[in-house]
Amino acid sequence: MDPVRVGILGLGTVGGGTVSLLRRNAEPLERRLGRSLEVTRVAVKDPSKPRPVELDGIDVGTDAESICTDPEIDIVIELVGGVDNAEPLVRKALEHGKPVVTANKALLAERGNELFRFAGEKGVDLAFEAAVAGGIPIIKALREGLAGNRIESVHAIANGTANYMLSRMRTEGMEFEDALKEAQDLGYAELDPTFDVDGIDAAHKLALVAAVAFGAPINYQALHIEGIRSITREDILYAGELGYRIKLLAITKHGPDGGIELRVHPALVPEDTMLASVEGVFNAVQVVGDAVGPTLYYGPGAGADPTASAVVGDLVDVARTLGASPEYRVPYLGFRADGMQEPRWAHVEEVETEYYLRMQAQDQPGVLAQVTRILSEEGISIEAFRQKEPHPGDTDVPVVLLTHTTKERAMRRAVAAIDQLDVINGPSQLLRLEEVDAV
Ligand SMILES: NC(=O)C1=CN([C@@H]2O[C@H](COP(=O)(O)OP(=O)(O)OC[C@H]3O[C@@H](n4cnc5c(N)ncnc54)[C@H](O)[C@@H]3O)[C@@H](O)[C@H]2O)C=CC1
Ligand SMILES: N[C@@H](CC=O)C(=O)O
Ligand code: NA
Repeated sequence: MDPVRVGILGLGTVGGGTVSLLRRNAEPLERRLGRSLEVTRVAVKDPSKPRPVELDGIDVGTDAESICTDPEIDIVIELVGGVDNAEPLVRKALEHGKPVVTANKALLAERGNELFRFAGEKGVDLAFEAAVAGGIPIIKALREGLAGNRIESVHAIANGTANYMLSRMRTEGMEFEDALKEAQDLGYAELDPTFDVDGIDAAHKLALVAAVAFGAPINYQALHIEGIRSITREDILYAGELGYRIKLLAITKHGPDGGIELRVHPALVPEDTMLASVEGVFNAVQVVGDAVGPTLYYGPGAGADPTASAVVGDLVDVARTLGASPEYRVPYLGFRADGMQEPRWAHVEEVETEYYLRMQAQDQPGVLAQVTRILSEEGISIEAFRQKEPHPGDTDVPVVLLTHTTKERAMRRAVAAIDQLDVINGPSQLLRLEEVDAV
């Protein structure tokens, strides 16, 4: 049979990894597919740039759009990144009846509803396994493997860069900026690393996961997002002393007031759970389904080879159904377009959980009494309390407490009042604790 002709847009970390992987595993890929997958064209920004990947036999140019319209190309892989940069290219390829494989979660989180609709109108595939949790086939698991379930909750470590940084800060005592630089050098970070550090990348991924888990339109605007910028080495240390690890979590689940929660934030996770032991660039996604119970998917969340693994997995799926009627393909988000339903997305103040609160308090009698009075006025009870050694030269002392389960609305009011006290040097650090089902 004729080879499947593939055009790749962008030859950075993931594009380079994809070309290499397709070459390296050409033989088993052909045995899986019954046809060879041949990269015939690649678009780059700078053709004079040396590339660590063999490109002989590939037409390398700078005109990405012409690949999207080329009748000699069967499938387009979009790996240029960005939203405004990538959208016209993806649209152009779909318009010309070419299925697209992409790793671009920013694009799909922001414009996915329109793009999937457009792809549906054109009757072509738009595949995105690499966009969520890198090499972990979590989209496939949710869309296909868990299709028999009502999904109850998803707790994910979905950003490799942030997890790598938190791991390095904990195990090496590394500074935030040094840990970020390492992650960037390893090719894990986004072009704009604030996306990784501020929780935006994890939020893009969670918007997609929630859509696939609940059969809902993608709703990035409904997300509550906090990043890891405020996490200090002391927070990591104190959390450890209390038996927890700090992880940047992406969470979607049914909330106590009936809405679906969608939130990304650092959280304390009990040290004896599997999620807590996920270190470095690894990601993990814990999914609870009503029939299956708790399940866990673990693997590398970023980097050239792992992400290429997901891109090529999609490529094989798409190549298998080239020319087939759309009725025979798995719907983009696992639910038919006419089966999607918008739920009520919960406000973060509806969250009920335990909290870690770190305050900087003046070292004088009566401080604890003032703090506990405010907490008790909000009906919040304390589970653990620790006064820490002051930093050399500091007049105030760090005070850390854990609460019992309470409503976020009450907790926020209490912290605002605590930070108004003369004896507290605010703002205090407030982090959520997340209990996750044992897997
Ligand atoms: N690096 C990683 O571990 C992962 C990245 N992703 C996603 O994969 C995509 C690509 O990421 P990376 O490879 O890391 O980025 P990168 O910055 O290493 O590569 C992107 C390449 O595209 C080129 N480019 C940009 N606009 C272009 C255009 N119009 N025509 C031709 N070339 C163009 C850039 O010059 C650059 O070489 C992004 O959407 C990213 O979010 C997804 C999962 C993991
Ligand atoms: N920058 C992202 C790359 C993969 O999606 C990450 O660090 O997870
Ligand atoms: Na994936």
